[in-house]
Amino acid sequence: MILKVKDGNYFYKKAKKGNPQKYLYNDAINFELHPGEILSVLGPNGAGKTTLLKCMMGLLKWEQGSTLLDGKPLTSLSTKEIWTKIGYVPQASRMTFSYTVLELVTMGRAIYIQTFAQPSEKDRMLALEALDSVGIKHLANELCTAVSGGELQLALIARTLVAEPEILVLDEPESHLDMKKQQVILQTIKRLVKEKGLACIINTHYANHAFYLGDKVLMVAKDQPVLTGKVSEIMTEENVFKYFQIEVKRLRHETDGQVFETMVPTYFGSNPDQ
Ligand SMILES: Nc1ncnc2c1ncn2[C@@H]1O[C@H](COP(=O)(O)OP(=O)(O)OP(=O)(O)O)[C@@H](O)[C@H]1O
Repeated sequence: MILKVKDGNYFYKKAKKGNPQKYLYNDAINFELHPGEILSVLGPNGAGKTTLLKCMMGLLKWEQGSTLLDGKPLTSLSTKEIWTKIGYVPQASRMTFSYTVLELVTMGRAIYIQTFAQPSEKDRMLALEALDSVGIKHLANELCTAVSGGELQLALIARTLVAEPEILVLDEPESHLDMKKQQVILQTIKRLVKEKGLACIINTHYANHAFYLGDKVLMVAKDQPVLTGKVSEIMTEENVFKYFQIEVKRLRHETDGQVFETMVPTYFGSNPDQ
């Protein structure tokens, strides 16, 4: 499935009358995502990353431009058609409903379950498999209100995977996670994208994660052009300075045939033992 955003732009209607409407993005959003590709969206707080995902999936209506799935405008598809193709993991929020983790994940199968029917044994097994793939099968019978924010985030990712989407959309999935769980999430995303040929778009605040996930980056910031392209081309010291007002060093390290690229803010350039 090919996901394409063509000339997309949006503005929130301000409550105050007489305010001129200003588009959120300095210029229109354009990108194309193929099976097996990952696009990381980077930008400072408030740059419009979540809004971009919402417009792209039709949760908000583009003021200009459109989203196309395999060449068909999203607006011509039914809600069911859209949500069998797209799996969305929104930013983490605390649950107030007392479902177990397994029940929450099984709900991800809802699009395949007839109205008023109960989930089948197959649905339950798929939910357990998805929990296993994100490393929290042991929490299946815990209440969502009783697990940590990071564990809940993993459960929400499992819930999306269980619906077998072709396009995976994740809004800051690593926020609230400890370093090990961040690794689990990133490795899981990368593995699923490559094994199942998913297309994936992910909002992140971590430059290093964009390097790890690879493929493409879209960078947005207020009053700056929208940048899209290969990670290696977009993730430059100059661009990060322009878009985040922070000086960084891009470092490359090679060991045992593996290449590591990362960005370190120069303000970290001190020796902690001195
Ligand atoms: N419902 C809304 N009504 C009016 N303005 C909004 C609304 N939601 C977001 N905005 C504004 O639109 C801009 C973009 O918000 P958005 O949440 O897309 O940014 P973001 O890049 O995802 O931020 P963050 O990194 O902090 O999650 C912000 O200035 C925000 O205040």
